Amino acid sequence: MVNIRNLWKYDGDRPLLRGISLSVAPGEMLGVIGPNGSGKTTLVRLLSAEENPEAGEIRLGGRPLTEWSARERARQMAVLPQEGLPPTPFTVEEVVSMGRHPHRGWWPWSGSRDAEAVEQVLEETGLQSNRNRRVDRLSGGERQRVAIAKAMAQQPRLLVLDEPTTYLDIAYQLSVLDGIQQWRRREGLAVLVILHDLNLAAQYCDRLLLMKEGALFAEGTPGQVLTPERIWEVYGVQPVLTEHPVTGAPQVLLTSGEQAPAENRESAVPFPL
Ligand SMILES: Nc1ncnc2c1ncn2[C@@H]1O[C@H](COP(=O)(O)OP(=O)(O)OP(=O)(O)O)[C@@H](O)[C@H]1O
Repeated sequence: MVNIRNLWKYDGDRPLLRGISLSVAPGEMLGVIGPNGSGKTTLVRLLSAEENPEAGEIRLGGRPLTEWSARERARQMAVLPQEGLPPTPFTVEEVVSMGRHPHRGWWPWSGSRDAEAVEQVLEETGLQSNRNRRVDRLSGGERQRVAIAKAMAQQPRLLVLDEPTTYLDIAYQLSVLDGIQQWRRREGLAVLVILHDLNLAAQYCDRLLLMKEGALFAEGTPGQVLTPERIWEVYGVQPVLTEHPVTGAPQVLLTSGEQAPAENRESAVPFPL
């Protein structure tokens, strides 16, 4: 669905992305992980055509991203930025309806088709009872659910999410990721998701891409990528790796820096910063 080849992005002469290549197939969920400042959001900004790379190419559905109009692109790809939905005074239903914008035509029957699509999404996301509530009166978790519902109404083939679970409690984290999981299985949606939580990334993603200083450090299944050595090299922490007793996914357990072996402490991120 999306193919990225040898992508470079600079801020002046400082490289923010160094030759990133990746692809996400229909029905696949690719997790992008890496420490703060490693270039994950920069990658999303290029993918959403908010900024252009200095070198390299992004192809969406086989065609260069630069050849798609904004409206055509929005029918293929929905992007949920790190900030999530702004707290607008619009109602839940109005915001979800905005997701239909790229599909709206001027012929008379398109309106009823849009209304049906919105109704279905409100039902699937359990937002029917909240449809008349103003988005700026919702909690962060509720707002994130509306953001996902709006993206669903957009009916994209690729969904790009920048840290969708960061401010959510554990129930909302599962609800958002389970919802996306069902959606991609049902529709063959391709998903690229940035996650800081390595355990959630290991549970939900087919493949992980680990970034360090703007470059691709490792790529593979969660079991291949999440090794104690790599986590040490990239994050500077000494984890204990275990297996989830139910799903078998690798799980990363952290001990405090005090408990890390003494020989490793020097290169760990110091505190105070
Ligand atoms: N608009 C910008 N102009 C110039 N440099 C930027 C800009 N945005 C981010 N950067 C720099 O690019 C690098 C990568 O930032 P980016 O936000 O992509 O990292 P990230 O991996 O998403 O981090 P985080 O996990 O903290 O969100 C950082 O060094 C950052 O300071």
